[in-house]
Amino acid sequence: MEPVIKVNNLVQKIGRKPLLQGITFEVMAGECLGIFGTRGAGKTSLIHILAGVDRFSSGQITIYGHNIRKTEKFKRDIGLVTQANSLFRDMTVVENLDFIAALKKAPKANVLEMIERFNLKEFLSKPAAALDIGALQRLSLACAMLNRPKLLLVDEIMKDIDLPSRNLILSELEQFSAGGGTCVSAISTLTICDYIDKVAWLEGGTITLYDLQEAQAEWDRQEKYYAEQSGRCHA
Ligand SMILES: Nc1ncnc2c1ncn2[C@@H]1O[C@H](COP(=O)(O)OP(=O)(O)OP(=O)(O)O)[C@@H](O)[C@H]1O
Repeated sequence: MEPVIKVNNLVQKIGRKPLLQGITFEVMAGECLGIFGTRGAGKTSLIHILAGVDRFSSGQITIYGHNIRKTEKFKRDIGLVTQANSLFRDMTVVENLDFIAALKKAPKANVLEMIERFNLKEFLSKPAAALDIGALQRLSLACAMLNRPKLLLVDEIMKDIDLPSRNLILSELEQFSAGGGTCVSAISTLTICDYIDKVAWLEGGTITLYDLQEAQAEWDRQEKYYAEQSGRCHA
């Protein structure tokens, strides 16, 4: 089976500074890849590159067999949730859903379905800017899913949200994968990520691939190491 995403020797420079230094990975259909890294590691940049929003310095990326430098066709199959919210903040919840559905040529029935699934009924006439972060992220994912994408690219969707929103989003992402959907999700913690199959640990511009348990074990190891180091410093 061909991978949905193939990234080969991807380099991204910000000015002269290398941010991604030749990274290579693949994501198969139905798989969810977590891109893990600390602040400024380059997670958002990688998501934006995969979505075809940002250009990249060198390397090859194919999505559904399309070289993303040469065509925009792959964008029809993508749902994108950006970190700064992929929404019109001065428009109401229902205006966002209706307008984004129109852009994506999604039928009205999908709008009604997303309102139900993401528990948005009570907020329909509220401007997106007035929503709390949990409702805002539910709306962001609802809008990303309006076109029934095959590939979801999501940036830090779980950060700072309330428990019910977190559970709802987790369950949606799990159902998406179970239905054969492919996902790439930028994450800055390895605690709330049951929906992730493997982790691309982004550090110093390169990635190491782990399964989720290995990544969590590596995190624990590093945490212990730094705790011991700081203990020694205080001694
Ligand atoms: N267009 C740009 N112009 C200048 N600097 C940029 C640009 N895009 C990214 N950067 C820089 O590249 C680095 C990586 O940013 P990026 O947002 O991709 O990291 P991140 O891992 O998502 O971090 P965070 O967890 O803070 O969101 C940061 O230092 C950022 O300031």
